[in-house]
Amino acid sequence: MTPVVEWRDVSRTYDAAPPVEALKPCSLTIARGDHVAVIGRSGSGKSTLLNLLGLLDAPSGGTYLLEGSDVGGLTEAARTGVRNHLLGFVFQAFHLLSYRTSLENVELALLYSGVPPRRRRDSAAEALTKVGLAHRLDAFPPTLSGGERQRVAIARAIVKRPSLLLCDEPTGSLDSVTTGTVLDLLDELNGDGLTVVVVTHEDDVAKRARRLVEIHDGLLTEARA
Ligand SMILES: Nc1ncnc2c1ncn2[C@@H]1O[C@H](COP(=O)(O)OP(=O)(O)OP(=O)(O)O)[C@@H](O)[C@H]1O
Repeated sequence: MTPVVEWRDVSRTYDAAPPVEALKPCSLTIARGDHVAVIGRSGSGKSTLLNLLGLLDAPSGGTYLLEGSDVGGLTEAARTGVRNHLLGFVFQAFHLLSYRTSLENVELALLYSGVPPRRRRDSAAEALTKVGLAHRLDAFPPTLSGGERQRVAIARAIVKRPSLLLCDEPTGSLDSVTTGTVLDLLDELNGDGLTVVVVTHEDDVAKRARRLVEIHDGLLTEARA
């Protein structure tokens, strides 16, 4: 089966004086259904890696195949199109619109995908039900708990059924109990077949993943396969 992600000697050097080799040439394969945690100290290259995986940035060298297609050399506009179609993102800070309901926040993710309004609404309600928020469809984010807000953000990320869910410190703003419930949800989604990559500096989060990848001074190593 074609891997979701296949990197061959992908690298990223920032054009500074002197240049910063933030990611040394690395090869990485992420299979469908994988659950990968990426750990590393501050400044080790985690954001660089996530930005490349998420098509928010382009590699300086190497080959990036996403679902078997070469996406390394795409223009920024083309990258945005692929990103919107194939990737879902979950961030530490939720990034929800506070003057829109949960349902509207999730629906917005489908706005430019050509899905008719009625189906947008149904799909958003289905995604919110999946994350356990069927009873909070009409709630505004400021009236939700931190864990509930992150669930809305996860629903927004999965509503388009992405190939890959990229999570950047997804529990960084949550207490330990809520962290557990959000990690349970990510486990459940992964159990349903969703491919998940989580960047974290928290051991509890890293422990949940089946694969552990460590980055140290821009060098990627498989810590646990
Ligand atoms: N735009 C840039 N220009 C020059 N250097 C950069 C740029 N972005 C990041 N760097 C450098 O690249 C290296 C990796 O940075 P990166 O942000 O990927 O690390 P990180 O592991 O995500 O750190 P943190 O955990 O603190 O967010 C660091 O040395 C950083 O200073």
